[in-house]
Amino acid sequence: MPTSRPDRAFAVFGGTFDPIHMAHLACAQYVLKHCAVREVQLMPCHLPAHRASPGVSAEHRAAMVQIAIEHIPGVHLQSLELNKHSPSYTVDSLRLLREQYPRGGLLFVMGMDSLAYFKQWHQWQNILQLAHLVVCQRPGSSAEDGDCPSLLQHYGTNSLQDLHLLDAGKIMLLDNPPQDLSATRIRALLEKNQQSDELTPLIPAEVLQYIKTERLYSGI
Ligand SMILES: Nc1ncnc2c1ncn2[C@@H]1O[C@H](COP(=O)(O)OP(=O)(O)OP(=O)(O)O)[C@@H](O)[C@H]1O
Ligand SMILES: O=C(O)c1ccc[n+]([C@@H]2O[C@H](COP(=O)([O-])O)[C@@H](O)[C@H]2O)c1
Repeated sequence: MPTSRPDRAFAVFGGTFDPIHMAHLACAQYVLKHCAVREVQLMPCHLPAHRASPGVSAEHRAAMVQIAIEHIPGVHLQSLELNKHSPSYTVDSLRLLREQYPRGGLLFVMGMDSLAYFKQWHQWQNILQLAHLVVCQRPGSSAEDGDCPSLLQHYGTNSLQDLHLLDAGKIMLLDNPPQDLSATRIRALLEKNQQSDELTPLIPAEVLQYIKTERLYSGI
């Protein structure tokens, strides 16, 4: 690992987190373990730029993130999008983070399904001037999908050193064990009032308890 940079890289993992689930946590922990970052920040969006507003408020989604990561060292909540009442464009959030951390590698974490349509993101070229992308494997998505081949041709790297010696501009695919899990599936189970044992492997127990206490998704 290069030691010449005084500002150790950190990672930001943006998501709707409606709700946060085990695959999100596995990705965050994989990045923490394999990308030599000092921390991973989970950043729930307030108003997604690209999809309908979630039925569950940003405050509740952030509370679930906080509960889920409470006992995971090195993984923290990044709340900068929560109080914004305009769409949560990633480029704006990264600009704000860069004001706080002008130097050092900044890694934006996403799943392969997100990379596949990354060229539709607001000012996507500017995102790559502010951060690297680190991309988690996700069942059902591959590096052949959508925008992935051209992005990887121009920005791809297999070198972790690149992510630390450069501040931004590279895309690295990770080799995390894929987990076939989505928040959509969890919401469907919750809405059908499924028993907890079906949800147990999918979502932290404390998050499930919060959902029940706050009656967040209809059904339970
Ligand atoms: N199972 C998974 N494996 C890898 N990446 C994932 C997985 N689930 C979500 N992600 C990534 O996490 C980020 C945030 O995703 P999000 O909060 O929308 O979860 P989701 O499960 O995809 O939700 P939904 O089903 O509501 O779309 C995205 O970059 C997405 O690609
Ligand atoms: O900035 C954009 O144009 C943009 C478009 C699509 C997604 N994003 C961000 O990507 C992250 C994952 O989004 P999602 O829908 O998979 O939860 C989340 O932080 C979103 O704000 C951002």
